Amino acid sequence: MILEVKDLVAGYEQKLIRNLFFSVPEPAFVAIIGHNGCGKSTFFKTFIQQIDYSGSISIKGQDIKKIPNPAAQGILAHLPQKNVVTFPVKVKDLVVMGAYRKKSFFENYTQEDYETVRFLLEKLQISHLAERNFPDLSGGEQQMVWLAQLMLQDAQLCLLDEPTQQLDVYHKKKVFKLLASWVQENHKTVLCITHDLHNLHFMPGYLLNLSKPNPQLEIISTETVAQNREFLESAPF
Ligand SMILES: Nc1ncnc2c1ncn2[C@@H]1O[C@H](COP(=O)(O)OP(=O)(O)OP(=O)(O)O)[C@@H](O)[C@H]1O
Repeated sequence: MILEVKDLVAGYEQKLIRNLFFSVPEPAFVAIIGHNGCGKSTFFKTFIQQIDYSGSISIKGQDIKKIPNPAAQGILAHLPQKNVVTFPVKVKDLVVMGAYRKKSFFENYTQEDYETVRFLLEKLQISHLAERNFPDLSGGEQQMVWLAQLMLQDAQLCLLDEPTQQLDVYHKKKVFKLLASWVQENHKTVLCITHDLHNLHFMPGYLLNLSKPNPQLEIISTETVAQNREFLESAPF
């Protein structure tokens, strides 16, 4: 199993995640959906030990609590919803930082690292942004840059918190296609929080609706997406 979540309970005064069980048998795309405030980001916080929880989360059979620094080992990468940079930095220099885990403390990024950056920016069709000052970019452009950095991290399991939130319809669709190829060609597992249900139809993978009383992995199909959309369009409480 690439990912096993067993009897997970987490939240604040109110437990938002209650007795969650699911397993992902092989590298896959999993859309995490649900109403605002249902606990999607909170669920991700359990993976990065930002919140107490009971139960267990295992990646390839190893309890995540027992893996020292899973990000540095290339096991886990997390792209949060808000990621603010206030200092001036060129896009290519921000993206190359995704390679940090392969470096020792004083080691500089190499020509080869920058070649990989060039390749990824091309893949994401944002090569024209390489020399731009990152804080000057639009919200959507910044989101594309963070995705490039995340891809450079090359982790087995990627947690993306609404990566397409600020993107226009063209770029939303493109990012979902890219995530599908990331899973199929690079054999990565992607958990992606999203409200873009209309882009899920063509995604091979699963969805997990955390608004449901007993959330289960459901195979993505036109029917399951429609059923979940209907569920979410009704009042949350
Ligand atoms: N540190 C905290 N202390 C107390 N309550 C919190 C804390 N962080 C989040 N919450 C609450 O927990 C609930 C779930 O928050 P969470 O961010 O997980 O929602 P979400 O499903 O990701 O929502 P959205 O779709 O709006 O991003 C919200 O009601 C939020 O106000």
